[in-house]
Amino acid sequence: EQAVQKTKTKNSKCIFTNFFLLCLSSQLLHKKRHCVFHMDRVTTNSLKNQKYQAAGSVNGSVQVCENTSCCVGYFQVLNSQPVVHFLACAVAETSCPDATCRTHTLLRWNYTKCVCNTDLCNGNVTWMPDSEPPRQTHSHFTVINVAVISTGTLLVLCFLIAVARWTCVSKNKGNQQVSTFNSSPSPLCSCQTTEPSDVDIGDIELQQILGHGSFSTIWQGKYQGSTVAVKVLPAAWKQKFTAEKEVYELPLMKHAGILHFLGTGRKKDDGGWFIVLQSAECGSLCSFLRERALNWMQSLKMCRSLSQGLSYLHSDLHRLGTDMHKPPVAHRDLSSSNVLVKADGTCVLCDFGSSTILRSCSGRPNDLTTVMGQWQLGTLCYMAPEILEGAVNLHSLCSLKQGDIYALGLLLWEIWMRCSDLFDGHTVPQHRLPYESELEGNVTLESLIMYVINSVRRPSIPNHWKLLPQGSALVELLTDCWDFDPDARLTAQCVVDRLDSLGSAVTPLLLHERMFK
Ligand SMILES: Nc1ncnc2c1ncn2[C@@H]1O[C@H](COP(=O)(O)OP(=O)(O)OP(=O)(O)O)[C@@H](O)[C@H]1O
Repeated sequence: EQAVQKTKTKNSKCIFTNFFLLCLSSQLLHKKRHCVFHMDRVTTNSLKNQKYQAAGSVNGSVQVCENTSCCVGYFQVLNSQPVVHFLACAVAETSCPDATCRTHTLLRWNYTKCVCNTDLCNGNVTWMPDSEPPRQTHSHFTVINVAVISTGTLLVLCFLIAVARWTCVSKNKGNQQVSTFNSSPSPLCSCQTTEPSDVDIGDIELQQILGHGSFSTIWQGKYQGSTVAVKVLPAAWKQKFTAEKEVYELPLMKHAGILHFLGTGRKKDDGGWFIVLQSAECGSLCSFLRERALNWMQSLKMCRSLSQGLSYLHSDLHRLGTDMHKPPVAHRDLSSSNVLVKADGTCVLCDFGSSTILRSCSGRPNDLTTVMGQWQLGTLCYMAPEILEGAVNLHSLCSLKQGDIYALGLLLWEIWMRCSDLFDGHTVPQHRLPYESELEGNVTLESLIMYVINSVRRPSIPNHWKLLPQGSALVELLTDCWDFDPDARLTAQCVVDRLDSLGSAVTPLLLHERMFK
């Protein structure tokens, strides 16, 4: 009888404890996230401060988050110690699976970033540099940190984290893996390449120069009866050549939005390297837009093909029934000079010399290959804010893809700024590169940091666009691509979907009626 009584008491205690934990957890579920709020002297005077202030109400050094359950911390590592740059709530919904603010990756200029999902967790950073044994360092906010949280609450938080891990579907999930053809159950090795396609320069008839890049000369040539483009690099640029060849030779790289690759070779006379490519009849997007304006349908065709090409490049594909695998690739140097226009008016991506491939083989699941090394690359005016300020994680393909989306937003803006239907009745402005007008031609790293980061400004969108049918959707698409917060940006596939829904709704007639009657 005593034993039965004991068990009963135990059970009722257990039920009570479970009930208590459940009540507490449901209370916590509705409680808003509290984060440490702090801006250093530099950030206080910038508009970044305003942006993070808007993420929730600030009371002293604590911020109550309005939109997210994530806290962020930016630190500069000085003498192996993280020094606070700023601490706040995350601006937009992001993924923050960790309960504590841990970071191990040093970004440019010794900055590092962490995100976490418990109250005041960003006040206490765990800095574990890759090369050093893990150790814990504390910022001066430790005092106001989780010391007040009881053991019971911690248990509930653990429970919540587990629940969050299972249920959280972040906006950026589409960034991770897109398997168009179907994925096989076990990850395939993505170190495969297609058959090497060596070409003898003697088989190509070089005809005329099509263009010059920073590293190469592009020739028009005849090869096996077809007109081709031949990209010739000096012998010293072997690394750049190998980087580009490696991307083109990945399996399943054939796509309408990616320049077709025909082969590579080495010149006998001066040891130079060459890549044989499909010829894009209308040249670069930059020169194309400089020379002509477009109607709405032409501009939409360009935007669609461009976004589809990028979505394909970013995707992770396994071809059903084969062991062919195309790993995700981040372009990292998108610009209107690195997008070409074909005779049918569609765009193709080219120049993969700065790209990063996410390899998954030989027991190293997430090995990023950037043949040109782990440094910041790209064309200045297309660099995302986090790249400009050196706060991008070069070891995260997701971060690199987000940089591509920022540049994609600028490219869409560049195309639409040459769309006559969007300026019906007015002269279409001349072609301008992003920020060229705003910075009056003085596009330098310093001026871009001031404009893009400190003033949080973007290329000017004509006011009347918002009044057009679908105009708000068009403006929203641009702003969602070049959002200051990388995690809040769209995925390339999402850009394609949004463009599809814009469709042909913006017709010249409708535009004219709406704008000028
Ligand atoms: N297949 C092609 N068909 C037509 N024109 C091309 C082709 N490939 C390149 N071009 C022209 O040559 C220019 C330079 O090409 P590309 O960007 O590949 O060279 P690069 O040396 O890598 O240049 P950078 O790194 O400075 O962008 C392009 O902007 C374009 O005008």
